[in-house]
Amino acid sequence: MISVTNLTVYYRNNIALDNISCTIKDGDLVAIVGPNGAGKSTLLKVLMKQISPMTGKVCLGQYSMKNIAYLPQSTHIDRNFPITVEEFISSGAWRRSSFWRRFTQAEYQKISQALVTVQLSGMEKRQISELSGGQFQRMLFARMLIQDAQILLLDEPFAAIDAQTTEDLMAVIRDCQQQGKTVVAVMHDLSLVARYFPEAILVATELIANGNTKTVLQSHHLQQAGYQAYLTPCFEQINALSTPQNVAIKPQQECHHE
Ligand SMILES: Nc1ncnc2c1ncn2[C@@H]1O[C@H](COP(=O)(O)OP(=O)(O)OP(=O)(O)O)[C@@H](O)[C@H]1O
Repeated sequence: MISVTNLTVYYRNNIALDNISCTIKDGDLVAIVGPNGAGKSTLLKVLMKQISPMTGKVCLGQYSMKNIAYLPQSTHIDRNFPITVEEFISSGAWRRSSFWRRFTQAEYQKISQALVTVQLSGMEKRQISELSGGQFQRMLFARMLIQDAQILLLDEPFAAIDAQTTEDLMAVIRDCQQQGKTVVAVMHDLSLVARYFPEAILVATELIANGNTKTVLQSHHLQQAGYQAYLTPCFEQINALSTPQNVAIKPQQECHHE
């Protein structure tokens, strides 16, 4: 279990997270939600120890940092860097290999399998600068997959990508959870959260609510977090919009809230 206790984070004089406490059980699929500037990415960065809190602590339970894989926001990566898709994905295996050691056949097989999973087979020799936005995101997922990590932290994995890529990559996430991995994703699209994430953490510098998504996404919580009611439907409205007759998804892919 990941436990976050009394976490407070400042950037110089500005508070980003104020006394946050929550827990994430092993094997959970959790969305971190909240309006712009709420501290979602900061929380993720503290979980992966990229940022040190002013007070409070994070405990990874039975796991350590080497069990964490991180999928950054794609806008934080230089897409013009001269590197092939295969080379980029192989950087996910750096803990098992090193820059000067040749990759084993098993590593190449892992990369090849990851490319199949994200539907990028045949693109291994392409330069990353030649990929579309959706293909680039699929490649980031492939790099995350070959890390073989038990905890996956994803920062806005579906920002600015098309519906088909979102559905495909959401299926990859759900497969990871079914393999027993813990998945924590910063999400903006609350309808995706309602459909696919059984657990959620709602932050607005402070913790507003966490636990079962149906409870977390109640309208009074969303308003307390600073969402405009007319722009943000609550869980019941989202769920009504997401019934199979209105949305082209397979019913068995949805998560069923208690
Ligand atoms: N490197 C930084 N230096 C100073 N302030 C920062 C830094 N990074 C984030 N902040 C501030 O901390 C607060 C939380 O930022 P964070 O990126 O965690 O929010 P977020 O919820 O992920 O936002 P968004 O949804 O807009 O991406 C914001 O007010 C932001 O301006």
